Amino acid sequence: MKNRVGIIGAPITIAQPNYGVDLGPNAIRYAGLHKRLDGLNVKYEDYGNIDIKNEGSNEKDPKTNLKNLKEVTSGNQKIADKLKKIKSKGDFPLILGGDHSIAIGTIAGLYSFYQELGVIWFDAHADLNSGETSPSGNIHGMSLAASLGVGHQDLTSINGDGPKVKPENTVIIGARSIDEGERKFIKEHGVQVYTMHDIEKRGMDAVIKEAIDYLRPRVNGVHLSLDVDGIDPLHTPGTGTPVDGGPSYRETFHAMSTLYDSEILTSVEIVEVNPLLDQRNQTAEVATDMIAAVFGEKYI
Ligand SMILES: NC(=[NH2+])NCCC[C@H](N)C(=O)O
Ligand SMILES: [Mn+2]
Ligand SMILES: [Mn+2]
Repeated sequence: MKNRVGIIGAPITIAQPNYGVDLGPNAIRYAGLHKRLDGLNVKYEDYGNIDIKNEGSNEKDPKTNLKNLKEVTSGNQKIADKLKKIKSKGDFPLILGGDHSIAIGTIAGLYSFYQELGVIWFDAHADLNSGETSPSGNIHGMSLAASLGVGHQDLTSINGDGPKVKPENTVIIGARSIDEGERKFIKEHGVQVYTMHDIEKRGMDAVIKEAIDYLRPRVNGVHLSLDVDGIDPLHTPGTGTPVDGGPSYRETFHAMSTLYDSEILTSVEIVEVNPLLDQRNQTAEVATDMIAAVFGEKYI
């Protein structure tokens, strides 16, 4: 990566039901993020954490079936604005979450710079729900749909109305917990999904290379949205919605390392680290290892 990396903490926690995801950015810093980047000779500026008001409740609005819509919208508006600011300086954005709703803000901000943005969504979930389909009302399960222009207008109109990314420029990797409405969404919109079945059958190496080759000719930038629950919870127990049967640490590290080699990425975010659910900061340490891999750390 030739550009300076601009690090931003985006501590939204109220788009999911567990306290503590707002502590994720600092847990990743304490796990040694800066030292690792120093070791790779990556230049960076850490802009600290965005001031997010995490005042909300665990109640669904009966009209919309959404929890904390207003607060999640205003938090994401701030994230989009910050993204635009640091992109204007020429920085390569590295966003530390926060729950996965923050992708609405980051992708909306990136839209000002990439009208043909590619997205790699590494996740146990598809995050393709909306108020109509969500079993939980938690907006962190709706962020990819909102970025694709589907969902409540407050969420789809951050930094301009409508879709910020196209379904054909979107690849999900690691999915193994997909709701009924999300299945329909995938079929109807044609999002490229590599489930655990594909990874088991073909191997992570083939899957990540195919994803890179698929996106490269279509897009003018690629955003990696890495949900730590995408990784098997054996390695990342500190997260609110863990799902067994995910890619191992070493498969994930390999995928990140291959993404580095491809030079395809133009921004990275890592989300859903919850130190209050963790064991001795293990999840933040694994998250930091994966960030190091995506910025070029090698075994030798
Ligand atoms: N970003 C996440 N961890 N999302 C989990 C979503 C879980 C479930 N599909 C829901 O919509 O409620
Ligand atoms: Mn997610
Ligand atoms: Mn997830």
